[in-house]
Amino acid sequence: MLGEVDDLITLAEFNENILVNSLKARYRQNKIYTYLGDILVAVNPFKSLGLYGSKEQLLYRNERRTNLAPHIFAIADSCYSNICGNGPNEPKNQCIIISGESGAGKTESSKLLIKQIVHLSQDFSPLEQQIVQVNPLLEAFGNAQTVMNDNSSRFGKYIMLNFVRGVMVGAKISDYLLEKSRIVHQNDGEENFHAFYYLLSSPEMKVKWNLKDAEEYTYLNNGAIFSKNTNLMKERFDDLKDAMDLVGFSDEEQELLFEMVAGCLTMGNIRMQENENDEVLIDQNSNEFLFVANCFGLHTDEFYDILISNTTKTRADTITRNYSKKEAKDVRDAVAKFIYGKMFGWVVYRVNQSIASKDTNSYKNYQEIGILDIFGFEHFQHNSFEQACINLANEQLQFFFNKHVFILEQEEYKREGLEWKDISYEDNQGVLDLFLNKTNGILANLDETCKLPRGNDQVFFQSLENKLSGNNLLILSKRNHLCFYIKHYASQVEYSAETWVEKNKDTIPNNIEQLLCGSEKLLIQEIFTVTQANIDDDKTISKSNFRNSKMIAFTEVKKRKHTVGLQFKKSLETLLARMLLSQPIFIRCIKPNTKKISNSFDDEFVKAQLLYTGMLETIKIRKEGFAIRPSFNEFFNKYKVIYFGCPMDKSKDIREKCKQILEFTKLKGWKIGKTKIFLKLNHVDVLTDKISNVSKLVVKMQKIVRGFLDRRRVEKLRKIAEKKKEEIKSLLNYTVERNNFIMNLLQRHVEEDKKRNQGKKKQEEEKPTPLKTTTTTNLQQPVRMRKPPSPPKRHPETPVQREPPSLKEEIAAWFEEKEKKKLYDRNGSKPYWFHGMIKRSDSETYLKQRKNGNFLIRLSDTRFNYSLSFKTEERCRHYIIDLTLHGKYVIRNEKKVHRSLNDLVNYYRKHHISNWPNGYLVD
Ligand SMILES: Nc1ncnc2c1ncn2[C@@H]1O[C@H](COP(=O)(O)OP(=O)(O)OP(=O)(O)O)[C@@H](O)[C@H]1O
Repeated sequence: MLGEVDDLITLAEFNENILVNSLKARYRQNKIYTYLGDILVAVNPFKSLGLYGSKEQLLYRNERRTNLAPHIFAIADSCYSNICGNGPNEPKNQCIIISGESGAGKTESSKLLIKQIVHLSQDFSPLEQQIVQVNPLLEAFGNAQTVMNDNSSRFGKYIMLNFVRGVMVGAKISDYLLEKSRIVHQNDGEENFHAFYYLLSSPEMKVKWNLKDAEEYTYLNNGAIFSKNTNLMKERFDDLKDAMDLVGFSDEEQELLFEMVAGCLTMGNIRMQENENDEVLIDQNSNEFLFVANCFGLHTDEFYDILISNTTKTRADTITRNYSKKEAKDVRDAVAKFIYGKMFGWVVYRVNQSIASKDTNSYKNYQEIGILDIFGFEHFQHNSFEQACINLANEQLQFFFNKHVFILEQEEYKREGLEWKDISYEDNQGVLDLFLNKTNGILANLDETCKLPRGNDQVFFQSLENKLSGNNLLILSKRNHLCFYIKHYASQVEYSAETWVEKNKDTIPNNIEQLLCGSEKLLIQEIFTVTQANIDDDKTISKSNFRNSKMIAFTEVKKRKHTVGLQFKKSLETLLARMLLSQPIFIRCIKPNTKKISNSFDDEFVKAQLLYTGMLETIKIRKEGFAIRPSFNEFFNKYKVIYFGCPMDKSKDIREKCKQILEFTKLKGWKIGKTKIFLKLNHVDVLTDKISNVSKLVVKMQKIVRGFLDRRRVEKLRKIAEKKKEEIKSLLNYTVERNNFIMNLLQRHVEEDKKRNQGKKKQEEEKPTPLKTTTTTNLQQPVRMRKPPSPPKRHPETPVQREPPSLKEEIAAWFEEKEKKKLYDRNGSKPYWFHGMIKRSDSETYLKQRKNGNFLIRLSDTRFNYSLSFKTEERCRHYIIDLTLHGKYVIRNEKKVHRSLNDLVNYYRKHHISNWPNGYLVD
């Protein structure tokens, strides 16, 4: 089709319309991925295209990009190759930056990348299974339906996967700015976090905690809930519990988390009234109040005091002031937001504990692939402080993209002495300054306002007017109260300054943190202690420390808290610094329409996204520029083999040697700088092919040389063998002769003896009778048998030395003690499907050796495995059953976790295993 290309830089001509038409033509054929040089453009299909099965996983493994259709798996493959050192550069940390509007497909892309990277690492360890489950787990607590996306991430995340020589050894997640205000309020047509709806879909949970229907909860009564499909929610809730099992949350932890969700939900329903003095009244005996206090293990009187009054201590006095009903509602909402936020922080902390590298000392030099998936650019009807932070993060990413693709690259061309005509781009530094300038930026003004005793939204708005009214990127509305506009790189957004001061301060009622840190429930104490420590100092407190001493909790919480804006700014700085140390790879997600539907491509909407992300300029720089820029050393070490067999002038310097190699390849369009080689993406493909041709040649030559050497060796051996044969033959001849000689000699001796004896006998007969004596020849002497040596006598006190038990005996003993009772029924009969254990490995002794390396990895949580057999008419397959960290059962690579083996078997009587729909359980 005209203008429809796999790589946009191959378009002979391009402008925004050609670009849109090209993407549209591909979209209609379900080709959602298109390259732009080394960048991937992904258009959200809003439907399943069956593009991510095991067939595709195998296809995009170690394959040249140009041989296959563009695909997100190819990006995973090139990242993985780069950290393994199979790319043109030395192994370098990679970071994949996924950007796009809310609902453009960033989170789905990040999950697909992880899926493929796990496949490429192919270690099949429990760690990999855990990492695949992390996204769905966090989504339950941190995603929600918005008007832009039914599964919108309301927090940002950077997932870091660590590898040692290509094997995944651990991972870490950093989370950014959960949108806590959603817990107590959602805009029209939007919902609260998924976890609330999951909880209410479960009849058991509802009975257990006496929960009501969704529409009766203040925090959910925004209307959208009524359209919820309860069965779907229930299914997702089951999936969430399975994911938590696999990641390593214990039953106790899971139960507490759901109880906390129920507690936050019920908090909104604590009824409040007012007395004649306009002071709030709360019924301390109401079910809601008691339930919330009990959920969090709080002393009811202390909790009551926090909700109805504010106590301040001066040196001389303690002053208590009762809240009005409105103030008390704000306090209640603040407590709910605080608790949910801490709980989310703890979930991330626990996930990190589970997936962290277990043996960090052994892995001093590990490689990292980072995947950044932050909330997409947002532009609602009503935009507040959260949207400003989200859009600021997107501005930062756009800046990073500009810096990497335009600024650094063009600077490098000049520095290296290449002839280069500057390509201009839309610089968004101005908007970043507008937000981040230390003296008069929006965030600095907001922080200043927060410090003022009477600082409020009006004061903040006024400060913008005073200090920034000359900035042409900010427009302050004259007509609408507290309203202002910011010209973002993506579009102009209208913000309301209402509630900014409160949200930035994120004030929590006095003493609530201390109260929670001293909760009667140990796990609640941990949640509020550990996450506080992380936020303050990025340090962790071990469980044992914390359980032994409540003091830590109280010393930690006393630390001064930063404003939300400042915290966010700092975390973005840390993130950018980390990303700058890695080699970035960009994925640009495009949303084809605003209605979130499939088969609909809105030309103008897509065009706007292409323009504001600077796609036209990017094509230009990728067309004229050089995506691959190895240093002379890197290039020479990698590609010198291409020159194999040709004379290389050793006196030449490395630059000349690299040039010689490049000229030898007959490639066109490369450039050579002062310290680096400048290549296009297709050059690398050709060079890689040449290496593989040389490798084939080398193998062929090795074959010939080895054949020659072997033949020579065989000839030599043959001669030696013949000589030996001769020697043996002559030795044999000699032996036969010698034996004959000895036999003859013996024969002669025997005959002579016989004669002599006969002569003696004759003489004796003639003599008088002599004394009785016995004479025998040596030959007649009988053979005397030696008695076998008797065993040494054991000392009566020496203990019997037993052989250590064999592996088989050890497994049998373990099985008898631990597993048999779980498996066998009351009559002692074993289930029909049980064929025995197939493998045993434990943390201390089981070491896994990588085929291509000589290092060892400790698998810390692999224990005993059973196998289960499935079959069709033709064949039978065995699947390994793993035990999770908390003693549940799961078939390896399946998501469903089971409490007992019998549960598992019963489940698979009704359900097929996911990768073999025709297989059924063997009876
Ligand atoms: N590759 C894909 N194949 C099929 N459907 C997809 C794909 N990518 C995205 N989708 C659909 O689009 C929806 C939105 O995608 P996703 O949640 O990844 O967006 P996002 O960019 O992360 O949005 P936000 O910034 O709001 O979190 C998904 O729930 C899914 O239904």
